[in-house]
Amino acid sequence: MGIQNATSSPAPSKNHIDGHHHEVIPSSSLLVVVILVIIVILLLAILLLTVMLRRLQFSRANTAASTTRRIIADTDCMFIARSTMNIAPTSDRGCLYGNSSAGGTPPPKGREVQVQVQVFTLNEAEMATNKFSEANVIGNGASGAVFRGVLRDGTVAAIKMLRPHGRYAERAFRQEVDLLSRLRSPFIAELLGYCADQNHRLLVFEYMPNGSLHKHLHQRKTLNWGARLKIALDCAKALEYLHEHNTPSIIHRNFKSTNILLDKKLRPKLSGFGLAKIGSEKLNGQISTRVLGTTGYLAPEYASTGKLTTKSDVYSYGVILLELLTGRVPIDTTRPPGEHVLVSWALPHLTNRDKVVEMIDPILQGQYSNKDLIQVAAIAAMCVQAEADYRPLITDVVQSLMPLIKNPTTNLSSNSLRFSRSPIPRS
Ligand SMILES: Nc1ncnc2c1ncn2[C@@H]1O[C@H](COP(=O)(O)OP(=O)(O)OP(=O)(O)O)[C@@H](O)[C@H]1O
Repeated sequence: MGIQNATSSPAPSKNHIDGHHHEVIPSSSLLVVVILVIIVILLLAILLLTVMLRRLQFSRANTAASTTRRIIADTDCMFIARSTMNIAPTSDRGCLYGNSSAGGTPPPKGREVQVQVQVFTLNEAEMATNKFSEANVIGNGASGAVFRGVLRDGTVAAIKMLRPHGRYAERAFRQEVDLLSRLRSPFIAELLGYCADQNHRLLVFEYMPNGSLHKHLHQRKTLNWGARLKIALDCAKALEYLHEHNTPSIIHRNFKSTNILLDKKLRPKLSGFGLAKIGSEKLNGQISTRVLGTTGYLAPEYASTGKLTTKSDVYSYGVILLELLTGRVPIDTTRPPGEHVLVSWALPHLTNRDKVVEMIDPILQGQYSNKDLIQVAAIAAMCVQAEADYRPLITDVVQSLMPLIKNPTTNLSSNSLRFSRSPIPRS
């Protein structure tokens, strides 16, 4: 029957070729299949792209973190080395570290302070400074221009745009961000945030409306004796905080009058931490390093051998004291021979009671007592001694200056009062 049926079946159609049987597929079904295949391929491609992008981001983040670790190793920085930060370019405003510490509290020895530092985009910095307009330039340092800017929340800030000098600039930038993110003192200009967008490196600081000590001493020439003494004391406290309240000590390495900024009450804060170094816990805190800094402020042993200690900062501090006393810049080749280098010219005057009055800034006439002048001159003389070991500790300088300040109430919150040591003997 079946055979019959088979033989009686109609003649093979055009779909029966070489004995193979093919179903008829309607063209609409074929279209659906093709579309489905295309959709699957597209989905797979999107998935693959997402995975690849994620991997790329992850490897960038790792590179940034490992660069920071390399820099930390380069700076012999045990203090910093307890954590790393990631400065991968980002468009997020965020925070590197957890809780903000109360302003003015020094970090307890051996413990890390965690401070909020904002991350800004280039766009935000451009908006704050009106696209870095000339009109907003408030300073021009060796490492770049500084702009006044208003941040989104209304805060006025000083935005330092670092020149793209290559590897060293990158290192200084990361060092400054990493260090300042951990330091809080009323005597240090606060880092509000940074921007590492594409090739741009910006540091965002609290704005110091009175500019630098350099400008006040050598251009405006308006600071009176009382203001200069307070500035001298607060600058010593800034160094005391770095040297004595951090373990290992931090050596500023670029202590100079353009890095001392004045707030609206002419109280100073230290800035310019791009060259700062962490002292070694061995070798009396001494480290050997490249000689960097500013001519006229460099301690002689550091300038000639590269051996750096906290006493190098004490020498630079002595030069600042001389600037405050005399109103002269550290190097001035327009002066008569023998007076070009402030330290060499001033030293013989400093220890001579009759001569010391001759070197004082003429605009200070009648503002100081001879007793106070002799005391400050004696401190300056000790700080700029050629022999580093004979220079005082900065904490001793703080203790010696404190009794000279007529209105000490504003200094009651200082570190020095809480970490006092015996003063150096009065001369
Ligand atoms: N936070 C700030 N507030 C107000 N003015 C500032 C601030 N930071 C810097 N300036 C001004 O910009 C000038 C240059 O600052 P910068 O930090 O570049 O100092 P510099 O010591 O001249 O350079 P560098 O540190 O690169 O050697 C300062 O002398 C000061 O007048």
